[in-house]
Amino acid sequence: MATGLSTHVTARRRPRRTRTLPDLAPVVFGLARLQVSYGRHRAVRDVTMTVHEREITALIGPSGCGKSTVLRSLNRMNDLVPGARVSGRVTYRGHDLYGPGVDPIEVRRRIGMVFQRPTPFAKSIYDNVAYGPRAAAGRRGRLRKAELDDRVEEALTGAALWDEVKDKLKSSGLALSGGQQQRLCIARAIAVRPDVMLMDEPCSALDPVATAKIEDLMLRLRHEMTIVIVTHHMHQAARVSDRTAFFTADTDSEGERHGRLVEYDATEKIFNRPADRRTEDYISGRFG
Ligand SMILES: Nc1ncnc2c1ncn2[C@@H]1O[C@H](COP(=O)(O)OP(=O)(O)OP(=O)(O)O)[C@@H](O)[C@H]1O
Repeated sequence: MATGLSTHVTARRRPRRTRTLPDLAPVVFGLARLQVSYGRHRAVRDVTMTVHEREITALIGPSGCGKSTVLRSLNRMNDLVPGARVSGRVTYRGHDLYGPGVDPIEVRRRIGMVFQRPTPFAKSIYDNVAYGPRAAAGRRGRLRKAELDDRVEEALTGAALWDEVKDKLKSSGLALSGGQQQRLCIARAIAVRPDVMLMDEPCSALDPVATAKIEDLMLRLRHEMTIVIVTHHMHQAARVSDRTAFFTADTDSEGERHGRLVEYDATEKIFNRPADRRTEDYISGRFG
């Protein structure tokens, strides 16, 4: 049942590597009947899925179906949204992420996040990247200058930005191009050596060249960390992800829209042999 678009998707410029998906790969996140409400509005409900180690998992679906909401529930960013309430169960490496005694700051150190718009601090390139390691070291004692220099270089290299900025580390992060700023934000996130990187439409403000660089970067980073990405671009999900979760929003009898997970599987299957008609309609461009 491959559609015209899905054939196009898989045949695009960088052929997807075929990769067997070891279901035995350790589970990083386990979501069981996750529901997130904002005030009285149930934004997304009944989400049950697992995210596996060193894979890229893409969350796709039409606007408002709750992709970003689900993503934010993975590092407790929803705690910062007034009125947001999370129920059901989210485990991180077997631990209840919302259990008593779990420190949300520590959660966000292990589970980093990159947002839609690059958000560098109004500081030098060096200080942007050194920010996290300095803050972490502050709690344990000072980091030596040479150690910090190494961490900054390692993170900028990891974010494929070192060669472009190594001679101007004292310049403002805000003086970089949009694509460079996004890679700076990725460098800032990886400087604290997170276990997981959450990416909320990281390329939506970037041109195709900058987008391709970020996609290449994701493919490299996933050898070291687990990545979950929200993307509006199906082609991007098809190019980079190992597994894809397709969400949609149903309207109830009172006219309220609630997001739900329709289908979750290997990306290759979602794009070529989806099990649900709604997934097929979406990826073939018939709605959304
Ligand atoms: N901070 C918030 N306060 C109240 N409602 C919110 C908030 N954030 C999201 N919502 C609502 O929750 C629902 C899901 O939003 P969410 O942003 O998670 O969807 P999405 O699939 O990521 O959408 P998009 O693709 O447009 O970014 C929507 O109805 C939205 O209006």
